[in-house]
Amino acid sequence: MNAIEMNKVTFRYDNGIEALKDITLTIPIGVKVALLGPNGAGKSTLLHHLNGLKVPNEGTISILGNMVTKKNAHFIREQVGLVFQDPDDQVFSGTVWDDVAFGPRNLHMSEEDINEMCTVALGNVGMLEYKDRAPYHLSYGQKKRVAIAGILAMRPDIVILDEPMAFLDPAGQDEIAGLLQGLHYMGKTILLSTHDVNFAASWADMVVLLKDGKILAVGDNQLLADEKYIREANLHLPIIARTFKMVPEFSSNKLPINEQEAFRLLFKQLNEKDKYEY
Ligand SMILES: Nc1ncnc2c1ncn2[C@@H]1O[C@H](COP(=O)(O)OP(=O)(O)OP(=O)(O)O)[C@@H](O)[C@H]1O
Repeated sequence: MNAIEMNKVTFRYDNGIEALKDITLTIPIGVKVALLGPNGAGKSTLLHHLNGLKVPNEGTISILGNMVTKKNAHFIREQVGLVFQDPDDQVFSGTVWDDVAFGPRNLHMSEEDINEMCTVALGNVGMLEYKDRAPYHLSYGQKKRVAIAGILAMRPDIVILDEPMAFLDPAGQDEIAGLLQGLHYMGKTILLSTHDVNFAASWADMVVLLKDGKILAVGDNQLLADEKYIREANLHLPIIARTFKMVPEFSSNKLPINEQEAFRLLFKQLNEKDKYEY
């Protein structure tokens, strides 16, 4: 069984724009997936299909072995939590607490369970002390964290985030990255869209490149060092790959795409140099 299976999915908006064209994609359980592509590639449209918010015109989607249909939308939303790109589309209650409790209350959980889930979820995103505040008065980054807490409180197995780092300051981005790592250790499958190749290169196990509603390529994070695809997807190489490309000794090798890979490559190079000298 896989976390997500999309089979020949096509989706058209009412104005006739075909935003997804024949998408076939399999995402195994527990992986960290980054979806990248130019503006208008169809990333948000694709993510909105995964919790039944949008339904394909053609093709099928299954989540943890269950076909997504209008009838089982409730069940699918328990399995898949979707964090929208703009927290103002998601955070609307009078207090932070009520906002995070909204989902669990809809699932008719007991007050005791709701208390526990909201406390843990708000603690996870570092927002427990804001629980009585009005979301309206929070900063963008704080609202984003409340939106994530609202999803975590439902304890979904699959967490989908549409550009979770957008408009966050660097420290806020690091916090979200840490939170995502924590979710990964909890065994969740995570799929997010991003324009940040450096983050995707250091975080993702699996990279999906989308362009004009079609899948351009799927692979591990080393895909982000493939200049052909990078150019086609309007991206640029991760900064470490660009740096190593400038060094003649490394430029013809497989380029490292993150700090770990760079360290491994340098270490190997140093060892080989030692062998030669002694
Ligand atoms: N509500 C809508 N009605 C009609 N067309 C839409 C609608 N939302 C998106 N589109 C169109 O569908 C295509 C895919 O848009 P989508 O928002 O999914 O792209 P994206 O990859 O998420 O872009 P970005 O990186 O800018 O967020 C675009 O051509 C867009 O103009």
